[in-house]
Amino acid sequence: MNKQLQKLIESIEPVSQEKISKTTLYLDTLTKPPGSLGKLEDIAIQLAGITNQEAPQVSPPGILVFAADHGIVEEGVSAFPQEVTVQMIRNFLDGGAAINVFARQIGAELQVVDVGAADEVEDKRLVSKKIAAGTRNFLKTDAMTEEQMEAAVLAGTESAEAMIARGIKCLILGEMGIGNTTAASALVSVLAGCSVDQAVGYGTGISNEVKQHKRNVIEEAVKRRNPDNSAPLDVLKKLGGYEIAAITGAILAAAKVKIPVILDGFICTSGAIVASRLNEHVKDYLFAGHVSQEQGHQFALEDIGLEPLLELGLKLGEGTGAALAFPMLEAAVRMRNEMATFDKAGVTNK
Ligand SMILES: O=C(O)c1ccc[n+]([C@@H]2O[C@H](COP(=O)([O-])O)[C@@H](O)[C@H]2O)c1
Ligand SMILES: Cc1cc2nc[nH]c2cc1C
Repeated sequence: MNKQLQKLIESIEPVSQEKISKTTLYLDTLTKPPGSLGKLEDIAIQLAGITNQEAPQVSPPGILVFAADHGIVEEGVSAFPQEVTVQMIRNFLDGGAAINVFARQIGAELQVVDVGAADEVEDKRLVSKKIAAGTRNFLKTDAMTEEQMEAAVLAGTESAEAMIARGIKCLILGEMGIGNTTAASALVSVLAGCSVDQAVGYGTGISNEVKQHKRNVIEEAVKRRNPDNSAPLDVLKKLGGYEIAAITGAILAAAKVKIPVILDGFICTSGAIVASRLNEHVKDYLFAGHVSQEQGHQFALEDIGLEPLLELGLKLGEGTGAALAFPMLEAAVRMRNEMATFDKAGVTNK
C-alpha cells in the first residue's frame, strides 16, 4: 500500500472516552430533566469525544462535493446520460443546485472537486484533481488500477486537509456522478454482506425493468471481479468510483485531526464503509445526515452502526441531506455551551 495512505490510516486515534464521560455528567447539570434533549444530548456527547474538547464547535462548516463519471453507464444502468455530471458541475459552480442553496442557508463554504469527470470543465472555481476521465466499465475490467484508486483516496484527503486548514470545524460530504449508485451498490453488497438485491435501488429514477437489469449487471460484475471482501481497498479499486474513493480519503483526513464528518446518502456511505474498514475508530467520527430513499442505504448505515439524523425521503446526493442535518449538530453544541446549569440559574434540581 502507498506509504502516505498507510500512515494516514494508522494515525487515527480513538475518540476521547474522558470527554465523553465528562460531557455525559455535565449535561445532567443543565436546566432540563436528565435526557430530555434526547438525541441532541447524544450528539453533544459524541462531538466532545470526537473533538477531545469540553466545549466543541462545529462552525464554520465546509462542504466538499466530489464529482466523477463511471464506465459502467455503458451498460444502461442510469435514468440520465453521462453528460449530466459535467452539466451539474457547472450548475454547482454557478450556485444553482440544491446543495448551493443549503450551503448558503448554513453558511458553509462549498467546494466542488473534479476527481474523474468524463469531460473537462474549464473554470477557476473548480478544483481539478482528475485522476482519469471516468472509471472503466467494471463489468469488463477493474474500475481503477491500484495507483488510480490510491490517488483518488489521496485527492480526497488533500481536499479535506485544505478545507480544515482554512478553519472549518465540521466536514460535510457530498458527491455527483451519473451511474454511481451502481458502483455504490456493488461495493455495499460485497462489504456490508447484504444481497445485490437488497443493495440495488432506483438511483435517479429507473424503471423496474431497468432496475432488474442493473441488478443482473452488478451480480455478474461482482462474480467476474471476485473482490476480496476482507480487503476494502481491493473492493474499492475493482467496483468503486473516483468520488467514492475521494470520500474515503476525506473521511480519513478529518478523523485524523478530530473533525466531525456528516455523511450524505447512499454513495457517501459506501465510501464511509471503506474508511471504517481501514481503521476501526473511523465510525466514531461519523454522523449519518439522513437515510436516503435508495434502499441499500439502510443496509450500509447498519453495517457501520450509524443511525440517521433525518428521514426526509431524499434521494438527491450532492451532500444535501448532510447539509440539512448540520443545524442539529450546531444546536447540540450550543445547548452544551450556552445553557445555564441548575446552580447558576437557581433552579431546584431533584
Ligand atoms: O444520495 C443518495 O442516496 C442518492 C440516491 C440516488 C441518486 N443519487 C444521485 O444520483 C446520481 C446517481 O444516480 P444513478 O441512477 O445515475 O446511479 C448521483 O449523482 C447521486 O448523487 C444520490
Ligand atoms: C439533475 C440531477 C442532479 C443531481 N444531483 C446529484 N445527482 C444528480 C442527478 C441528476 C440527474
